[in-house]
Amino acid sequence: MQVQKSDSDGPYRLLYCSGKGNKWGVMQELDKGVEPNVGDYDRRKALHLAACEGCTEIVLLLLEKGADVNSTDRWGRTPLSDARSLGHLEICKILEAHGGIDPVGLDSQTPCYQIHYSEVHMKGAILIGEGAFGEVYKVKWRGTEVAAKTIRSPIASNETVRKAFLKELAFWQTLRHPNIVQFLGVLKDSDRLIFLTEYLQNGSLYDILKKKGRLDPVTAVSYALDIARGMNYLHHHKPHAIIHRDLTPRNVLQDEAGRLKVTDFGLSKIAQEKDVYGYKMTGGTGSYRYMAPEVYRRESYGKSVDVFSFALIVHEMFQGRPSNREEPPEHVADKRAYEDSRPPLPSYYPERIRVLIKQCWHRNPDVRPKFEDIITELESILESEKRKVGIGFCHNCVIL
Ligand SMILES: Nc1ncnc2c1ncn2[C@@H]1O[C@H](COP(=O)(O)OP(=O)(O)OP(=O)(O)O)[C@@H](O)[C@H]1O
Repeated sequence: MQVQKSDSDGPYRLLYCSGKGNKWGVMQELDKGVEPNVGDYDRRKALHLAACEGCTEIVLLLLEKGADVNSTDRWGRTPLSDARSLGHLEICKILEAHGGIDPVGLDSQTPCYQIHYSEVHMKGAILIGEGAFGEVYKVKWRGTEVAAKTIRSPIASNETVRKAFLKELAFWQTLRHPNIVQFLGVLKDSDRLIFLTEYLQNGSLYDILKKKGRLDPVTAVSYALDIARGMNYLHHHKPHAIIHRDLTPRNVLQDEAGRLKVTDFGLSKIAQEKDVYGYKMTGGTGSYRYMAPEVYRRESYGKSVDVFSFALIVHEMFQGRPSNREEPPEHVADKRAYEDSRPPLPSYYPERIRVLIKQCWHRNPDVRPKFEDIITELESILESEKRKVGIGFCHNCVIL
């Protein structure tokens, strides 16, 4: 079992506070002796996160405390690359004044970072999955394994849809968060539409649950926290919140460090426009199982549709498989929307998780909590579940 460190632990808190603009928290961590250049698994440092989120005060503080202005993340981006692509001009000036450079050199006029076809070894591509839009391959780009997502030609050859896709991808390109799958660029000189994202070798949460079944509470709550943090970032995106609309276990991937990352946000919106553009999605996406009642009823909806889907994912992690697996997904969504039916919550679910799930899948979208409140509650639940494991462990030791 892989138990993750929480953001309240050591260096992770410095990163978390830096991205949140929490100056007091950053000072507290630095005063404790946390090194300003510690990075997460993607080698993203506090300065990257502060530059990304436009936290000018934190950028100044970190530079003053010795943060490396040109530290690069796993994709070769410096804090200046991030500040530039997100249009934080004041921060760009500060970083440049400290000797900051931008090796990626993304042209802000180019909607999507273009990767030349010859840079990618498509011949050695290994098929890793297939979704509604097309196949996903593992390929090598500049010596790194990445995922190449291909968009089927009936979709990609439609100019209107292609533009809509590129617009969504350009949007995705601006996002940087440890719990969001990193977009890398679109392949240039390709008659198909192919884009690259980071490759997550452990596959999706769907694969994990299929293999392992029910997760122990500490792992399930750690995973839930990862998803909630990624979603909270999307919901707080400026100037417009990003609603995922298709949050499912298949759209949550795991990196080799065990961290979960959310992917494919926004793309489902294009898929829903199939009637307008005259193409048909292939295969069942399974999304009906996670669909909020108001979406199914075609009412107006907001961010809380993602909270509803989140509740079902958390439920599934404790149960080990989707509820009503035998029933067609559309029937399940129909019963949820018109009969207020919800999966059972047996007594082995920790009491506080049961309460949280019930709030999150509440029929009234306004009553569902926001991800920031969910994170606070999950952090506290995680601490208490860890304490329980600690006690259980000693008990077992005595038995042995
Ligand atoms: N970045 C990635 N790294 C590793 N595996 C991936 C990556 N992206 C996708 N996959 C794998 O490929 C499969 C297909 O992904 P894709 O996003 O195309 O469809 P999906 O999310 O499964 O379904 P849908 O398109 O209906 O939402 C995923 O289930 C996952 O196993």
